[in-house]
Amino acid sequence: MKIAIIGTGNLGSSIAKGLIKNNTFTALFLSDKNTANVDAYNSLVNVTVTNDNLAAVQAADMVIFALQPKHIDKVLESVASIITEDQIIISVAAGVEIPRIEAIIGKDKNIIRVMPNTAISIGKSMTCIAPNEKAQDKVGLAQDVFNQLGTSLVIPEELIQAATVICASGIAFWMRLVRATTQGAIQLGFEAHEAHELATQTCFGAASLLIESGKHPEQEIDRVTTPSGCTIEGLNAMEHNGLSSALIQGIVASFEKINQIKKN
Ligand SMILES: NC(=O)C1=CN([C@@H]2O[C@H](COP(=O)(O)OP(=O)(O)OC[C@H]3O[C@@H](n4cnc5c(N)ncnc54)[C@H](O)[C@@H]3O)[C@@H](O)[C@H]2O)C=CC1
Ligand SMILES: O=C(O)[C@@H]1CCC=N1
Repeated sequence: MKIAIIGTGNLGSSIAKGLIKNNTFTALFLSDKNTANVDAYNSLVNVTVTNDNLAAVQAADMVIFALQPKHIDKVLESVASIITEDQIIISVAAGVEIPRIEAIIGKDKNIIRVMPNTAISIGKSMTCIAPNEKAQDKVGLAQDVFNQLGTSLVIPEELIQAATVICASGIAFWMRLVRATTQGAIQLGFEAHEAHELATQTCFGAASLLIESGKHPEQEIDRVTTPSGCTIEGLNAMEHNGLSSALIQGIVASFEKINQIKKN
């Protein structure tokens, strides 16, 4: 598969890095007006770094538009005339719905909204995928690509906004929880680098336990909370201070914001 990425900022360059790490293409075209993030890849076999969006789109079977919502319409307009009915057009732009893309490039094009996260750079993205009517039979091809870069789930388009909050913004939410844990560990006497290792490895262990056992978090919590012990003391103090409530309110605030972006 020949893949082009238009926009190689934070997410586009993360996708490029993941694709290169997995060698998930026959040719890769990376186009941006500022290619600084990906210039180093230009020396790789089968990778072309360019400022020419049109050339990149024309050369690819799958084109991933990784542009901010405020820029994507203009770029789509500039390449619309050369997009073919066989190409797979992917947008990762948050809040930009399929009808808005169809209005620019046509309903007769294969359009797939994909919502990965920056862990795609290390092949660990949770990626949600929603196709338009025309692209129903291309979803498998998109999953083939994104399953090599983590895990994917096909969902209805109306859930993509929610998936953006949970999976894409979610990376930032989990990072903040890790940072808070690190701050606590330093206060208890660990050096910063030790605190970081303790926090990240414990976070990794907790996620791995749930993934491998398929259990509900509360079942694993029950195995940790010794009666009258320190864990339940800590958990209850966190809940009295609104831990679960703060997370849920943050998720809902993020969702309300993305629905505003959608309307702009
Ligand atoms: N950063 C993240 O973790 C995630 C971002 N997204 C979505 O992905 C999209 C991109 O986000 P980021 O990578 O964070 O933004 P960014 O601002 O880092 O990257 C956008 C890139 O587009 C380039 N660009 C702008 N106009 C262009 C043009 N005319 N031709 C070629 N390139 C052009 C910019 O130079 C920039 O490198 C956004 O729509 C965002 O909502 C979705 C999921 C996660
Ligand atoms: O913050 C944002 O709007 C984008 C979408 C999800 C991650 N970054």
